[in-house]
Amino acid sequence: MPGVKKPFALSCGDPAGIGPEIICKTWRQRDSFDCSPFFVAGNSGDFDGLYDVPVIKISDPAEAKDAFDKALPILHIYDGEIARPGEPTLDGAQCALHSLEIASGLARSGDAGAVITAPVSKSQLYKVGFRYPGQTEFVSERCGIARENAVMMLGGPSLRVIPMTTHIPLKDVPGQLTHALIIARTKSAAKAMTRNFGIESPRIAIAGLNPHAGENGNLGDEEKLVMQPAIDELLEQGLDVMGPLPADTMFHAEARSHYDIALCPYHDQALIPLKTLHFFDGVNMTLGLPIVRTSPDHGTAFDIAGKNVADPRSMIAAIEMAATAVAHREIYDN
Ligand SMILES: NC(=O)C1=CN([C@@H]2O[C@H](COP(=O)(O)OP(=O)(O)OC[C@H]3O[C@@H](n4cnc5c(N)ncnc54)[C@H](O)[C@@H]3O)[C@@H](O)[C@H]2O)C=CC1
Ligand SMILES: NCC(=O)COP(=O)(O)O
Repeated sequence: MPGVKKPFALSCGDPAGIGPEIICKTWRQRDSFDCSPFFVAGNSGDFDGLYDVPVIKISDPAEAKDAFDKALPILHIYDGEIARPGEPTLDGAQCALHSLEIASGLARSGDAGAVITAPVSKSQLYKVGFRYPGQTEFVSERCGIARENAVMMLGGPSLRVIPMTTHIPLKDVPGQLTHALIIARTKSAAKAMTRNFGIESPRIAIAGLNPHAGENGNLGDEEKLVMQPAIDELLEQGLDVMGPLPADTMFHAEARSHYDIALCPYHDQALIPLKTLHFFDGVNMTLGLPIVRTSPDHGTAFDIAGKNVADPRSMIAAIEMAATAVAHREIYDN
């Protein structure tokens, strides 16, 4: 129904990880930030009595809003064993996968305003038949978007990055860094900056692949042969793009003030600066989807699960970023 804001659906992530803990802590802190009401799709047993947070079982997402002030609403979608923190099991991985399916489905159907995915263990998911590099590709396929058009963006208050290639071996990166990929990722980034964040003319920086962006072809020639022609084409199309820039000198504070988002040829080039700056408040957002999907930028942290030391700020930031995107899309998409 237009004008009625829907609650956000949170998947529980691997229940033996810190997902349940950061979700409970986020609910407890709901009055300390502009918190959109949310519910969790999961096994209510994984949340019952956790950190003294009251839970309430709901049978429909529409019940979440009224319940949210009083208790953490749980859409109980999995009857399995109760997870033991730090001890991942196949049953827990099934629960995580089922939760991801239901929560993203509710965002697709419009019953939830966005999906926020708690961390999963990719290796655990692979053991129960998950055949995607990550949640990004799973959600995009469920949305009918080809995985090559789903774009992983990570962002925090002082930096946004896109790894142009994601979960692939480093040796495969040069082969996959094509003219078409650079054009597609940059255009997705430009559109997403406007659609999700209201930045009308986004400034985009592109990192080179090789040390010193190839040092004029002496340290690798992908910049000259592949990257520069793509960047020239993007400039001709009117995009505000700069690069290929040496990756080692483009992430200090003054350099970051010249762009709104940085695109990098491979995963760690983008995620190392992002997680250095924003490990505890960074967000992973999938661009190019009809729904809003965000996630904390950290993983399952099995090593600290159950010890009451997990920091919920990244989950809180994921909910805030989803709300920002929902609000901007109401303007941009209508
Ligand atoms: N969004 C997602 O679903 C993501 C999932 N992963 C998955 O997580 C699993 C573990 O990956 P790791 O590389 O060990 O990364 P990790 O982020 O789980 O842990 C790295 C270190 O940071 C600490 N840490 C992480 N989040 C924290 C928090 N909120 N508060 C306090 N300390 C925190 C952990 O205790 C650990 O020492 C892998 O299976 C990986 O696939 C990794 C990144 C994102
Ligand atoms: N390194 C980021 C990450 O692993 C998150 O991937 P995804 O599961 O959100 O696709």
